[in-house]
Amino acid sequence: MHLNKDERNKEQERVTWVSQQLDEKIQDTQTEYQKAKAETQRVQKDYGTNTSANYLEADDRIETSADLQQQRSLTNKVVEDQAIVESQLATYRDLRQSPYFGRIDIQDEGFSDVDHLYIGKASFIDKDGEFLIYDWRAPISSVYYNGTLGKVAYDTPNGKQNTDLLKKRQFQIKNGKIINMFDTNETVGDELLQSALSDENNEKMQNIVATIQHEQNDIIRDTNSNLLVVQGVAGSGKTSALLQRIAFLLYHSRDSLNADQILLFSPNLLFSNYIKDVLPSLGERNMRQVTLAEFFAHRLEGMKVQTLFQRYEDNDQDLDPALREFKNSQNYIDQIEEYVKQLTPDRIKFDDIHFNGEVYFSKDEIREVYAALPQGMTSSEKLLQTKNKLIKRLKNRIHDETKKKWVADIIDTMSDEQYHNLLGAKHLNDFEELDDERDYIATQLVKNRLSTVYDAIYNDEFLDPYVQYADFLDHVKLPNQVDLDQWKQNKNDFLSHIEFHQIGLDDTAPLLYLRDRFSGENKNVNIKYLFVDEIQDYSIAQIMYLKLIFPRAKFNLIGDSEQAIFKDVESAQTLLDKLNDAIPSKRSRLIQLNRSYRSTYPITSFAKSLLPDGNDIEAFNRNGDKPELIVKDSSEELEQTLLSVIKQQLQKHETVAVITKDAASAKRVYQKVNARFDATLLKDSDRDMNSPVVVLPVYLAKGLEFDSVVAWDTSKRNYPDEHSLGVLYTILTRAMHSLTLLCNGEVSPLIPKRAISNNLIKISKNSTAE
Ligand SMILES: Nc1ncnc2c1ncn2[C@@H]1O[C@H](COP(=O)(O)OP(=O)(O)OP(=O)(O)O)[C@@H](O)[C@H]1O
Repeated sequence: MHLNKDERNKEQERVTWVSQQLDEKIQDTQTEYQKAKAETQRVQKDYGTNTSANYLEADDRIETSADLQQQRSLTNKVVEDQAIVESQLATYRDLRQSPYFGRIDIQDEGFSDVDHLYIGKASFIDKDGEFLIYDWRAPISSVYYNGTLGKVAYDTPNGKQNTDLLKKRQFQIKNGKIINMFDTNETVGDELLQSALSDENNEKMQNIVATIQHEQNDIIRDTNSNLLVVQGVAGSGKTSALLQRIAFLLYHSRDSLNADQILLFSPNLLFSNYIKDVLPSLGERNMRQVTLAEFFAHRLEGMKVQTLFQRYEDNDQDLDPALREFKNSQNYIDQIEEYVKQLTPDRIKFDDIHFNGEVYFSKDEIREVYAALPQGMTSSEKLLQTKNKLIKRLKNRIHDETKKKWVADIIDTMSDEQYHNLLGAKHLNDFEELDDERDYIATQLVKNRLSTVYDAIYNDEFLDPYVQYADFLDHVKLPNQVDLDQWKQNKNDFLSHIEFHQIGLDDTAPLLYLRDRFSGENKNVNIKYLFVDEIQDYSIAQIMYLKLIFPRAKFNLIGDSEQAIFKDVESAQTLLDKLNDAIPSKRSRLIQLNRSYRSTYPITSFAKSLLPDGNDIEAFNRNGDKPELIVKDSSEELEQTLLSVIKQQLQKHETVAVITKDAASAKRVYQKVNARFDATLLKDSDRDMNSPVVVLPVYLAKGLEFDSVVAWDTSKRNYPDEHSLGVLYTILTRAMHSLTLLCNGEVSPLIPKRAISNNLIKISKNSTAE
């Protein structure tokens, strides 16, 4: 409902008044900031002069280090104070542009007053302690997002408070001026959403704080679940809700949670970059982000781990799908779990530890130490004890080692500098006899050299996880569907890849699971919330590994089962059931989002017609042109058409993305396009898209959106059957305002006849688009 002029004037007066209060606050904060900055500079300067203290004498050094510690913590504190004031200043400046977007009038049960509360990106309190603006994450603000008018409740420190929601008003305010305002009964009226969604693509994802929808709000404000699974159709705001949720959690648990304790697995580097401004725009620090490829590479240092993209590109046709499915399944990891539990010392693949080219601790010695430990211990306890015992033995052997010839040889040929380095803080006159001095040097030398043995023990180098995993492969109980010969061949492939320090993706998580489950090591207990976006691209085995090594994290798994591009599409319920079995959690919850916001109504209507369950998808009502399918009979003609489509689209939109099925076609298309336009071919190492035209394979477009999308060659050849449904659907749903499908020859059967008969798509047979 649009409001009368009087009402609008009153609201504008309030905005102006709040803006004045903000101006004052900004001035005060600026002064405070200058002071904080001066203080930091003063301390840093002092710190600089104080620490140039005398380093020559050992005693001084100890004193200096205590001083240093004190200075350092003082510096940290002033730097932190300065950063806090700086971020407050940024918040007030931000609010000054647009102080709030919502108002609620509520009357609490048992009270006669009606409160008018205004809701914005952050709280703002005046000098008398009155809330002029409530942070969108404050408990009371939930009423704005959740409730329709009438009786509702919100959380307070004393429990639930019932209230009567009398009015809900929305604003668009720019530079202190109300542009638009209206009252509504809905969560956030369509009008505001329309306006937010009609904008052309911003290079970076925007926050959606002013227009969060009811069901998105459930995701954002969930504080109860240990396993939260979000299944949402393409463009339903899953990633947006995920980021808003992180901002919410940081606010809600600000005393016990910081951004470093939240980790997000993102699909690719372009995506990481695309979303990186959302949290800062909400006044929060970014969570940590990692891609699966980066994560595995880090966990298996020295190995070339096949990435999801490489596996997709290689698409080894010979590999039995049943075998792959098995290796990615819970059954497989459960068998590893059993294998580890039953691993007797004689079957553990120990390795010798070498020193100076000779065996220093033999595998038999290590095995003996391990085997002598009490039966009741877990493998990780035994491993720890074994390491402790080996380190003890190592220390005991230092003395013997000093008598060896190699030590004498080195000392004799040592330069003065090396000698003095080993002498360290000792003085020559600290020794009574010359021999004492030489013994000291020999001990230091041996200790230094033996650090390689120490490291080998510390880093479990006496265990060979690859050979152990190969042994496991020999003991697996194969499901009926998997062929034994294929399995043996697959094991040989694994071993020959290892020779070249390569490992396939299907073996990576299971191998890591075996290694880390056995050792109990490499866990990260610091992470409290783990988010995985595009969960449909992960295997159950990978999720089980994540659960093993992030034991304290609450899992938030977000995705769209229809956008599975690396395997066949599976239903949301199947995925949830699998997850519940694989990582049972006390409080698990599934939230589904069915409304799609990204694309225009015609685009979503067409895209959903490809899916068997497409009717569940609700298209947001935003106007636009019908998608167009242009069919040509040769690749030359198709390339020509592509150029004219791009030209046409650039007149209407700032960005055009040509999305292909794989990297090879992206490269070919790019060569044609680049001759005429300022274009970029995107690769998986890219973080930015710097040109108006981009050409990219589907997996790099994951999670992203573009004003205009051209789907390259949607022919039967490229998309022959339902195995490529996820790929084609993902491509089509990247489009915000315009979608063109180009096809050479027979059209993919995935584009259903009914889309054509129901007129969901415009077909141009042999015309060019120009
Ligand atoms: N409540 C909202 N208010 C305004 N814009 C929204 C809202 N929800 C989603 N959007 C917009 O819709 C688009 C799609 O959102 P987002 O990328 O979060 O969806 P998604 O479900 O993660 O998509 P996909 O799985 O297809 O990658 C974005 O432009 C986002 O800003």
